[in-house]
Amino acid sequence: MSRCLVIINPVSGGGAARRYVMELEWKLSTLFDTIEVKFTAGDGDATRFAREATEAGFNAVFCMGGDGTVSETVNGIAQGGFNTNFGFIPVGTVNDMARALNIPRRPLEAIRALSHDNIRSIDIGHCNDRYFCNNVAAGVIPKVVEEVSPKEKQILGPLAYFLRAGQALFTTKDYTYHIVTEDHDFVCKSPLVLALLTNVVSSFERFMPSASVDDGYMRIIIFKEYFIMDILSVLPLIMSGSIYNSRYATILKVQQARIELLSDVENFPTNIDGDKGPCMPLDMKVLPGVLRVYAPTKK
Ligand SMILES: Nc1ncnc2c1ncn2[C@@H]1O[C@H](COP(=O)(O)OP(=O)(O)OP(=O)(O)O)[C@@H](O)[C@H]1O
Repeated sequence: MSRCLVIINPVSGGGAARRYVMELEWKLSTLFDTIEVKFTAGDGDATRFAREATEAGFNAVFCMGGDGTVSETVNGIAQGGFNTNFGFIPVGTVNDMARALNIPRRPLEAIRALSHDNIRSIDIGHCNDRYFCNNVAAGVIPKVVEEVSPKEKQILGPLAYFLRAGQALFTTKDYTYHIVTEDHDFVCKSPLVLALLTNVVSSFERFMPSASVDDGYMRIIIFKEYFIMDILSVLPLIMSGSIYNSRYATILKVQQARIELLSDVENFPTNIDGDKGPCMPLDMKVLPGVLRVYAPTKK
């Protein structure tokens, strides 16, 4: 008998998830014998629900929410040993994972597209004691993300992040890092270092066109000291997918990395899949193809 769990974040995307519960349940009833539905009440619930279901042998765990809910659910599945399939319906503000996996960003379309024929294996990252499916950031972006309120997201959508980023440009500074990978060992200064598993960051779908969710690598993107000053030149490069080829960033394609902060900063901001991240140093590695996801096969 096949079983699946559905985890709903009732506040994601300004409460959008509630509207699609019936449709999702109906669709899943055509794919599984039994369906259990759980609503999150706050931080950590999605992880706990997903871990318990994975350990209990559920065939699949689905979630409906934004990137935060997706990441929390993936952490639960990872803690349970990755022994279940994963699916999600994007109803958040940015929905980077849906963009990276070509999952429709209209919830009803994403629900209709769920099929046992559309499952693929993707890489997951491990950072200190957590897992990530898209990125870990240190520097400017974490500060910006932390400062965006749910109300701003609801009203402005992804624009809320851009407006905050604009403010951050005037307050940010460079930090000194020691970066060690399987192929590199160096010290550098940067306002922003990103570890990225997919091609998408903050809704920029062409950010890293050479990256894919299942290539077994992450990209470490070290923005150069002057990129903030030249932001008007940098933005078109980010939007057109050519930042990797520019003088504004150094890009390393690696399977593991240790990023240590040499600057003396208290409460240094890091971010993991859009949520508050771990303390420095960051010890990261790619776990290739460990998560089976309901998503259209590669284009
Ligand atoms: N019932 C709840 N009430 C309030 N907060 C909740 C509840 N359930 C989960 N959360 C919180 O919601 C956050 C995750 O939200 P999520 O990222 O999925 O949606 P979003 O913020 O609308 O989307 P995006 O990340 O794309 O901006 C987590 O921080 C979690 O603690």
